[in-house]
Amino acid sequence: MSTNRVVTVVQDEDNVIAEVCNLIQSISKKAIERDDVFKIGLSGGSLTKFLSIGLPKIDTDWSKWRLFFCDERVVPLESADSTYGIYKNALLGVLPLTEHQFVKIDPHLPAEEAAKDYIQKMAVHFPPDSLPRFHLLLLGMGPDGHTCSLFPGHRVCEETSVWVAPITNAPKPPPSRITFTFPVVNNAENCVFAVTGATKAEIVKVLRFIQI
Ligand SMILES: O=C1O[C@H](COP(=O)(O)O)[C@@H](O)[C@H](O)[C@H]1O
Repeated sequence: MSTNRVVTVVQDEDNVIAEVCNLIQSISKKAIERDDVFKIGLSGGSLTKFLSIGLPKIDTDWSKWRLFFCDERVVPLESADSTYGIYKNALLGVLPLTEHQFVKIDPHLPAEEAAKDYIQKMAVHFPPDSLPRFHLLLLGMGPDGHTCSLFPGHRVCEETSVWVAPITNAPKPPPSRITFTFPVVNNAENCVFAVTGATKAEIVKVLRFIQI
């Protein structure tokens, strides 16, 4: 598999949103032409704001979208920490998407059960006996370098036997989460990281020059 890393640096958040949404538009178009479906993994944090602003401006066949969560906080949907809750409030009713197009966690289950349940929900959308291959994962990054809920130094980063892992002691609140594991992230056709703000400048400098 070839790896092509492109880093785009822009002036401000508006331009980050525009760049990310251009990529989403072109990747979704190609996926729909080839596969008649677009499978995208969403992240939480600042991406919820970027996508709430940017997605309504893109041209795509929304009926072909299936939206998953690269990580999710195990909290009630009404909580301000629920990533699905944020997208639901921001996008449903604004875009022609339905609730059924989102593959969501069951927030009533403890993290371990919620992770197993999420794997089963994902399995419906991917061929059996191989790693899921998303058309696109939209990823954020914390100042500590975490993406999804894969926190550097945490043993969840070593998990390779399952698609989705629970974490109950995340160093960033809320502590209870589920997350895609590295094998799933690394198997995606496209990963787009949207990273902004001075607190992340150091980690971005480090990661830009890592050889892959
Ligand atoms: O906790 C999380 O953090 C990361 C990064 O968030 P950001 O606000 O610094 O962009 C996010 O990508 C992840 O989905 C979220 O659960």
